[in-house]
Amino acid sequence: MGNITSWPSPAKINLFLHINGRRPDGYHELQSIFVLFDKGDTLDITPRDDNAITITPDLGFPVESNIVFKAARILKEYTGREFGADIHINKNIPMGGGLGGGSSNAATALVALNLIFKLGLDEDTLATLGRKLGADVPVFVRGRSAFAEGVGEILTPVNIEEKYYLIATPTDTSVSTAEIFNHPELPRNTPKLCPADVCFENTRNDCEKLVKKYYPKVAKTLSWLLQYAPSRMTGTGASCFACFEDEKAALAAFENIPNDMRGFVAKAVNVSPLKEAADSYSRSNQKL
Ligand SMILES: C[C@@](CO)(OP(=O)(O)O)[C@H](O)COP(=O)(O)OP(=O)(O)OC[C@H]1O[C@@H](n2ccc(N)nc2=O)[C@H](O)[C@@H]1O
Ligand SMILES: Nc1ncnc2c1ncn2[C@@H]1O[C@H](COP(=O)(O)OP(=O)(O)O)[C@@H](O)[C@H]1O
Repeated sequence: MGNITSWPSPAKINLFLHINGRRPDGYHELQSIFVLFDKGDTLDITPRDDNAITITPDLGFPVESNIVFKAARILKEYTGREFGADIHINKNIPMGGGLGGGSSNAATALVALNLIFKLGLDEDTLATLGRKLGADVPVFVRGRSAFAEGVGEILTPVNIEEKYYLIATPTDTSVSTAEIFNHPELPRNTPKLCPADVCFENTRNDCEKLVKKYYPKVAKTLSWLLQYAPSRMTGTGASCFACFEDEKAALAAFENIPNDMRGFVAKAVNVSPLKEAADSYSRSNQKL
């Protein structure tokens, strides 16, 4: 048994989400700003003496469907290397909430296993492997808040304001990304914006109106947040966020969160805690 290490797996929001069109493969062309946070889940990784990958806790679906398991498998297939690890996911990010929890867990597994087992893959390779697991995985692999285009994989780091966000998710509400993207009422023709022209006021989330219509709890969550600060839905929902200049105001609003919502306050960061942890791990191993 090797040493256990704990790796951050932060949440994200989409500051805005514009859908510009649909590609022949069914995926949507979009523009977005991914804002990464200072907190989210963590993955505890303990190397094993054999080649098995175990995942705990039970998240309600088979281990083989866990995107972390898929990340370990894709690394083994690509490198032809064998390794084993017990991976424990400390899950805080609501699942199916538009906060990228699964994608972030997958990115953390790719980055951490690559370092722990000295697989020698560079960031571009890890991002390409991540893209095969999900559209949102590359931004977490790269670990920088970014302007996104294409299907979300063309990423340009942007300097975001490191403000505080209150994220609220209606309980017992999970919105399927595939359901929203395949919905006939989804608007798909927002003109492309020049990145320099993007600000919160001249953008929106193109999925918001549709999700509010079919998920009234999302509409209620957004109305509650809007009492306190500029607010919007993230991704394809169900979570919504409100943006505050200071942490105190965000925490004060959080105190009043209704019983049918759960939430947390997080700081937006330009460089993710995963990237900080990976850089620090690499530096300390170079010294050995
Ligand atoms: C649109 C976003 C914005 O962040 O939504 P959220 O999942 O965060 O809510 C993401 O890019 C989602 O990324 P992710 O959740 O990784 O999506 P995937 O697993 O790759 O795709 C799920 C399904 O969504 C649709 N899909 C996804 C991304 C995209 N650009 N166009 C699509 O049409 C496809 O039908 C696909 O089968
Ligand atoms: N490690 C994981 N964490 C969260 N969800 C996972 C994980 N592995 C697979 N999934 C599946 O991915 C779905 C989307 O999860 P998530 O990434 O949290 O939401 P979203 O894409 O809305 O941000 C979940 O409902 C679950 O079925």
